Amino acid sequence: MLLGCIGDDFTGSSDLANTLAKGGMKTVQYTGVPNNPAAADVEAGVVALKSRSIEPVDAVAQSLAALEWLKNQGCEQFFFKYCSTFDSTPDGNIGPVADALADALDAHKIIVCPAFPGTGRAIFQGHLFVNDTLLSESGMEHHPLTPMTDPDIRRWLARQTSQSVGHVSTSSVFDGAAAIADALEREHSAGHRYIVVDAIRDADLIEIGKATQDLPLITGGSGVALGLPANYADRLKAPKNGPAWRAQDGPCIALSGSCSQTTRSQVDKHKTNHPSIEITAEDALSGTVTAEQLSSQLLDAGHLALAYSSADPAVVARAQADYGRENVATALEGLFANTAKRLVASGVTKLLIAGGETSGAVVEALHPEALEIGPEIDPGVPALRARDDLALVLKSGNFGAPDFFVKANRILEGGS
Ligand SMILES: Nc1ncnc2c1ncn2[C@@H]1O[C@H](COP(=O)(O)OP(=O)(O)OP(=O)(O)O)[C@@H](O)[C@H]1O
Ligand SMILES: O=C(O)[C@@H](O)C(=O)CO
Repeated sequence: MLLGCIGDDFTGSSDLANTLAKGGMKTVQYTGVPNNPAAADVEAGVVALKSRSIEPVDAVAQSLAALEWLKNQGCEQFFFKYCSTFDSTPDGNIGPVADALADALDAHKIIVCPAFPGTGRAIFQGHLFVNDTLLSESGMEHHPLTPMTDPDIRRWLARQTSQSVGHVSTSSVFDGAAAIADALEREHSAGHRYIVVDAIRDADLIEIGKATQDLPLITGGSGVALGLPANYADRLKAPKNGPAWRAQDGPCIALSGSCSQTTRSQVDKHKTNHPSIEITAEDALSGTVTAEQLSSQLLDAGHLALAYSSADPAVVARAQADYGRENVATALEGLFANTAKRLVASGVTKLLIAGGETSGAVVEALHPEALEIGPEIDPGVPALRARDDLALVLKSGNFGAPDFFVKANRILEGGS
């Protein structure tokens, strides 16, 4: 294995794996830290953790265990992948995990770059934009677990680490890899261990990839991975187009715990012509709806039925105020995870999951050791094969076309 990646959630990890696979690296996504060595032909390994919203000390421990496993697979460079909207709180977990990885790798010049222009995330003057709005006005300020209320990534990261945070602006980035490398060195010499790097176009990310090829640790969104496969070009053995996707037939069910604006629109659209079941926080907490009931209702409802708890920010805020954020998340994620297990046991062969935390809970419950990366459904969302008879799609909250669920099923079935 050449490149070792640690993703702080499952959808984000499949987003990263998608980018690396498209770049020509034989890439596998692992569910947590594997117990066994990787297959010999894997060139990039992505260890998916559910560490974005857990206690910082646990996120650090899991990330260090992932790093250890990746080191044992022979990786030469390591990538800590977080969300392109920098999802974190003032306590973490990006800062604490990056600090621990940096210390373990003795890394002292570390880029911080969540940009993903393909989905509208750009960093300019150290500030993160989602399309034409600042992060803190993009809807992310209402995120149920990691409300992003400050668009200045330098300032937000500085709250999570005692290390100094510097910046490389577009004036260097636009001048290409050599200028970026010089600017990184200047910031490093000025005493900054972390360096937020502006990027507004894919071309910027390609140059950033070249400029960072000798750094032991890179941190960022999946966008940065656009530039990494080229650094290994002469050593890659994987066929450029990767193995063909084996079309998956059989029943498909969608589960959505994502409350993002994008997912809510996708849910609303899907509801107009497919069977749909809404789950409230109260349903999950009180046990009024159990996994047994929900799975049989979904199976009765049939192909492309959807169960969702996706709700607008006011509803989420009320549930969290009434019952506690953790309690609600645990109850809903547990309900979706147990429902998914029952669905698969009953013969469902395609599961579409919306939301990173929700996907993490479901995939941990299904526990496939490794996920093979298939074709891209929408930017940042690949088809995944968990088993011979089970295909998954893990959709990040903010990603996907308006008809995402229908489109995902079509692509899993071998369509376009
Ligand atoms: N109706 C609801 N009320 C309160 N909390 C909810 C509700 N529905 C979902 N949640 C919780 O909100 C969180 C949503 O996080 P999740 O990561 O699944 O989606 P997301 O943040 O939109 O996706 P991503 O992280 O990929 O951007 C989960 O913990 C989920 O259980
Ligand atoms: O970077 C993103 O936006 C996604 O890969 C993600 O991490 C969402 O959970």
